Amino acid sequence: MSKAKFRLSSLFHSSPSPSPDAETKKQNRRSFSALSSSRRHKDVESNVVPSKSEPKPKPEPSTSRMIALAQTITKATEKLEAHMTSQGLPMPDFDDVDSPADFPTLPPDVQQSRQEIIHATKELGRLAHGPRESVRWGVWEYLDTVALTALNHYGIAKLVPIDSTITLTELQTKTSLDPINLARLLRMAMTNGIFREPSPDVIAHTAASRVLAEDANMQAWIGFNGEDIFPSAGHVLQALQTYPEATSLTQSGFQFAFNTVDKEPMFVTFGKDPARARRMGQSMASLTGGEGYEPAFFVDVDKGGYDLSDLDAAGGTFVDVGGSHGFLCVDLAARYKNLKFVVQDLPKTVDSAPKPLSADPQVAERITLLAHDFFTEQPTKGADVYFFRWIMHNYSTPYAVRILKSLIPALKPGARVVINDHCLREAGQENPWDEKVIRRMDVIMLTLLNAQERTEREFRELFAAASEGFVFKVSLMRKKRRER
Ligand SMILES: C[S@@+](CC[C@H](N)C(=O)[O-])C[C@H]1O[C@@H](n2cnc3c(N)ncnc32)[C@H](O)[C@@H]1O
Repeated sequence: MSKAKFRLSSLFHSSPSPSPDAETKKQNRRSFSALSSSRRHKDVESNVVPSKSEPKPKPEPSTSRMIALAQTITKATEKLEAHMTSQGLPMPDFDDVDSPADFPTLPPDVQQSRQEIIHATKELGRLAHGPRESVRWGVWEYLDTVALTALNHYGIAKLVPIDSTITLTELQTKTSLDPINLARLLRMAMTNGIFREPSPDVIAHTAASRVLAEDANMQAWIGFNGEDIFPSAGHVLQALQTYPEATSLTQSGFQFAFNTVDKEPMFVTFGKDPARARRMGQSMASLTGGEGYEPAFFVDVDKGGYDLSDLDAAGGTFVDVGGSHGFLCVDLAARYKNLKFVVQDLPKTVDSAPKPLSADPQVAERITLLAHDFFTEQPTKGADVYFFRWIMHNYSTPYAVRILKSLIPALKPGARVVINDHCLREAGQENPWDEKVIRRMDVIMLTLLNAQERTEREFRELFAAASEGFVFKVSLMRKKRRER
C-alpha cells in the first residue's frame, strides 16, 4: 500500500548511483498535456431591452481589464496600508536603508490583499507592455542575474557603508572588479532597487542591497543560483538536443556546463568541492527555513502533521529512507514512545551523523542508523512505514521507479510507503505567484538533475509503474492543509 503525502518545498540531493537499466523515452517523461489555460476577460454588458415608454438608459461604460486591475491594486494597497498604519508599521521603502526587509506576518485578509497587489501589478504591467514587448523584454531577465551574480561574487554590498554613501572612485579602490564594470553592474542592479546613486557617481545602499550585505544565506543563495544553476540553465538546450529524453543524472545542463557529461551527477561534483557544497547547503537553508519546511510540518499532528499513533500503539517500525542524520526520526521518537526507527542513508552520511543521535536515551535507543543505497534491495524487511522525504523529486521516472521497486521484496501486506514531497497542481490551479515558483523549481530540477516535480496523477503513475500491488492514497494531512 502506498500513502502519499505532499508539500511545497525544495531540496536537491545527491546520488552517485548508476543510470537506470532501461531509460525508455516513453516511461520517463511526465505527461504535461496542457499548458496553463489562458483566462479571457470579457466585459459585462447589459442585455435588458428598454420598453418604448421608458427613457433610454445611458450605456454603462464597460470596465476594461486594465482598469479593473488598477482598481484592484488601489483597493488592496489601501487595505494593506491601513493595516500597517494601524499597527504603527512602516510601508516598504527600498530607498530607506532602515526599512524592514520583510513584511511581518499579516492577518489572512491583509495577506490576501498583498498577494492581489503582486498578481495584479504583474498582469497590468504585461498588458501595458503588450504581447510583443512582453516577450521581447521578458527574455532579457537573465541580465539581472548576470549583474547580481557578479556583484555578489565580489562582495560589493559589504564594501558599501550601510548608513552613508561612498563614491564610485573610492569603491573602486576596494575591489579587484574592474572600475568600468563595477559601475555598469551596479547601475544594472539599481534598475531593480538594489543599490542607488543619490548623486552622480555616489553609491548608497537600499533596503534590498543591505540584505545582500548582511544576510549570509542570501549571499549563498545568489552564489548557488548565479554560479551553479545559471550556467547550467544556459546549457539546457544543448543537453536536450543531445539527450532529448532528459532522464540521466549525468546528462543534464549541469554536466554540459561543467564538462562532466557521462562522468558524475551534480552532487558527486559538489562532494569534491567543499566550499561549493557548503554554499549549496547554506542556500537551501535560506530557502527551507520557512513554514512548511521544518520537521514539525510532518511530525506535529495538531497542526496537520501525519498521525502515527496507530503504529505507535502496535510498537511498529518506521524506516526513513535517505533520512540523512535522522533529525526527523528524533522528533518522531520524542512524540511516539513505542515506535522503532531505522534511518538509512549513504555510508558517508551515516558515518558523519552525531552519536548518539539524541541526548535523550529513550529516544536514541529506538533509532538505528543503517548504511543503505536506496537503489538496491531494501534490507529492513517487514517494517510498517517506508518514508521518503524530499527524495523522489530528485529523480526522473526510471530512477524513481527503481527506488520503489527496490522496496518490494521487503514489503509486508499493508506496509505504507509515505512520500513527503512537492506535489504540482494541474496547470493554472495555483495563484500566479505560486504557479511561477513551482514551475521554476521544476525547471531547476530539469537543469541540474534531469529530475522533476510531479502532480498527483504523476505520482500515481509512478507507483503503478513500479507495481500493480501498490494502492495509492492521498494523505488527509494534505487535504486539511489545503482547506486552511
Ligand atoms: C534532499 S536530502 C533529504 C534528506 C532527508 N530525507 C530530509 O528530509 O531532510 C536527500 C538525502 O538522500 C541521501 N541519498 C542520496 N542518494 C542516496 C542513495 N542512493 N541511497 C540512500 N540515500 C541517498 C542523501 O545523502 C541525502 O541525505
